[in-house]
Amino acid sequence: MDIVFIHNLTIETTIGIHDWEKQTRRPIVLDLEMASDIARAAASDRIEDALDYDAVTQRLKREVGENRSELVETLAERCASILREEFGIPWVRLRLNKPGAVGDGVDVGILIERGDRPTGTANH
Ligand SMILES: Nc1nc2c(c(=O)[nH]1)N=C([C@H](O)[C@@H](O)CO)CN2
Repeated sequence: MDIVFIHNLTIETTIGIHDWEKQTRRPIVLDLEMASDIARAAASDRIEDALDYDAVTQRLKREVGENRSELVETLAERCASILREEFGIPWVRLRLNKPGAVGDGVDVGILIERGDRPTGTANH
């Protein structure tokens, strides 16, 4: 099993526990590793046989950009559920960074894995 990745996907959203955070938008940054057997796509050279990272990107931009949350945990779980339920991805590692949340230049957030990591998945 192979990995399709999307790194540094920056999306503006409304996220936070404080009232002032609920009045503004700020960027969050997603790093995704998604298990995908690329053999069929590599053999056919057809996007229909691939995990289309553009489709994943557009879907997450819509979900994150059009909704609000308080905790990074909530948003991370929602994104992981979309990947597994709508795109049929068996395993995903998702890092959600809320840059600057505790101070300039400091990264904070959450790293979750969902699903059963298939054996032989490329280390990443
Ligand atoms: N585990 C978490 N801790 C905190 C979160 C969060 O989403 N998960 N959020 C905040 C505030 O919104 C902070 O980001 C801004 O002051 C604090 N702790």
